[in-house]
Amino acid sequence: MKGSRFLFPALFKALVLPPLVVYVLLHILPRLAFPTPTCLSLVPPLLFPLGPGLLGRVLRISAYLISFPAVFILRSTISARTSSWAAKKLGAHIIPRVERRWVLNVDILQDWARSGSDDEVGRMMIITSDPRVMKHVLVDDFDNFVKGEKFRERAWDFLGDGIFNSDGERWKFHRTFLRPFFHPTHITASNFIIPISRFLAALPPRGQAFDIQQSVGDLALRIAWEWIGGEDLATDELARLGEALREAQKVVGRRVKIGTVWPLFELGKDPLEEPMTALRRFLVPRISRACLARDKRRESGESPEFASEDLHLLDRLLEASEGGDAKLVEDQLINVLLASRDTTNSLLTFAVYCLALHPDVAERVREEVLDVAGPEGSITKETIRDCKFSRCFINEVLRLFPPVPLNIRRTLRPSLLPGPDGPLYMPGNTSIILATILMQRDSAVWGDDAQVFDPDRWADMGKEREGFMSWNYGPRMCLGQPLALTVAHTFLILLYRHLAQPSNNTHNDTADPDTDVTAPRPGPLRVHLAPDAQPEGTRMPDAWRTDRGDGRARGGRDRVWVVADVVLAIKGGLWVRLE
Ligand code: HEM
Repeated sequence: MKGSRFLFPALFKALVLPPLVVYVLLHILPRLAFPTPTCLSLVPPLLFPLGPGLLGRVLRISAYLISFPAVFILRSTISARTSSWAAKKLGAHIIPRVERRWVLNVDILQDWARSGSDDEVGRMMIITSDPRVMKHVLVDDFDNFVKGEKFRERAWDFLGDGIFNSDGERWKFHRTFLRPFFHPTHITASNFIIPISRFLAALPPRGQAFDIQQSVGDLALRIAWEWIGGEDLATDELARLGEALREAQKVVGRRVKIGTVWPLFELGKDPLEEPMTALRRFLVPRISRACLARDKRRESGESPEFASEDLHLLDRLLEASEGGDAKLVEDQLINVLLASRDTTNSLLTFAVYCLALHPDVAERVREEVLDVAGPEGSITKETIRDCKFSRCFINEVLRLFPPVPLNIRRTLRPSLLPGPDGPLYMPGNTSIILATILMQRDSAVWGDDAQVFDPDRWADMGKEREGFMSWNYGPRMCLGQPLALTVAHTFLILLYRHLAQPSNNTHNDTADPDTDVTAPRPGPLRVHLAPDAQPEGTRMPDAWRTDRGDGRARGGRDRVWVVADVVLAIKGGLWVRLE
């Protein structure tokens, strides 16, 4: 049975252990302590409530029910005590604990019950937004902080043996293997001009509200496959591929949420079967065609170097894994598709949001890209390099809206984290959440204006600065950064070229006359938020508009409901109109 390696111990711990502990305490210990019936009769009945009759039964059931929170408290206390001893031995402090409303943090059980997970009960789970701790985890003690076996097992049927799903030597192999393919020499704006231009040409007419998050999601997938396979996908194929990826991701997300007992929820049917069949139906014929093309190249004596200008990631992977494993190539492709689609979607969505929210900044981006790149013509690496304000803009979008808002690692062995008053002891086999989004909005790290959108803060800063880890950090830093940045710059240039075209700014017969969107207006089109079109139930709650808010809308600065799932997104989509 899938997942049984973790399932059975977890079932034992969650369902059998708590009543067993209580049974031993109430039933066996008194017998050991008072071995003779005379002694036993001295034990007060409440300490030995297992006799026959209604009272005995009620007490037995109560003891069973109470056993779960009791063992939860016991485990928490034991783990806190053990950590505290180990920390003392090493001259370290213990990590400060969350103080909840109820004694012994029992109210955490409520959250646990809601999450449906068994993983966190009575276990230490650490969260940090301190850049020094993040650096320790991602760089200084890198080998000790892994994604972990449990994640690997839950994602195995989807991500297989890909880079996202591996640790240690296996990860090193993937990283070394893939890195050359992501080198900036293989990435130029020309790879992306056609899909982005088509996307812009298909935008709804002036004045009509539309959800750009949804359509940019399709664009991100189209771009990813264009780069991977060199093919412009037909719309229905794109939709099928997108749906399969979304569904597979949902299943893995659900498994992670449920925790170790996830196999019990999949006894009847494997929910990954359908999406994975669709994914393979898409990938396998393309891999076979690329294999045939490779063999033909070989027969004609064409060396891979000679043809390399025309090769895409898929061809390059096949060249490099010659005679190798087709399943491995398939896994790598799925991992790269997943790595690129949602993150690019998130970056482009929040870039458009920030342009709409800050017209003054948008004006500066518009002026720069049209000045540097001109109203038409090719976009070179130099063009992108010279769009300096746009780069500051993209960095600021990534700072406040990191596409991967949280990351998670697990220790193999205990580790000493840097703390304000000396090292902090972190036990082995413990998870730590790296809250990138909190760190990048923290005034202790970024100053009093940390919540303010200000691209100029990047003008005299290096690209790399402490407290900015949207691309991750250290050996496991994002491989797709050059690609994503090239896509983002190309998108901004083509967007403003598109909006500047007089033909996009003329009278539009199909627009709704009631909304007064048909009258031509002077000047270029601009992107505006369209809160009136936001679906009911997805508008940002009014309470968040004040500067006190609840901290989720950057002190009342945001106008959309930002949700941090696996990837940062906008609840209900980003509704905008061009006017
Ligand atoms: C705005 C866009 C992007 C952002 C913010 C981003 C961010 C990240 C982050 C935070 C990680 C670390 C994940 C982890 O530790 O679990 C990562 C890893 C990775 N990213 Fe990206 N990413 C972006 C786009 C892309 C694109 C377009 C590609 C590929 C075409 C890509 C390929 C990868 C790969 C292969 C890894 C795994 C690296 C490893 O484990 O060694 N990323 N990315």
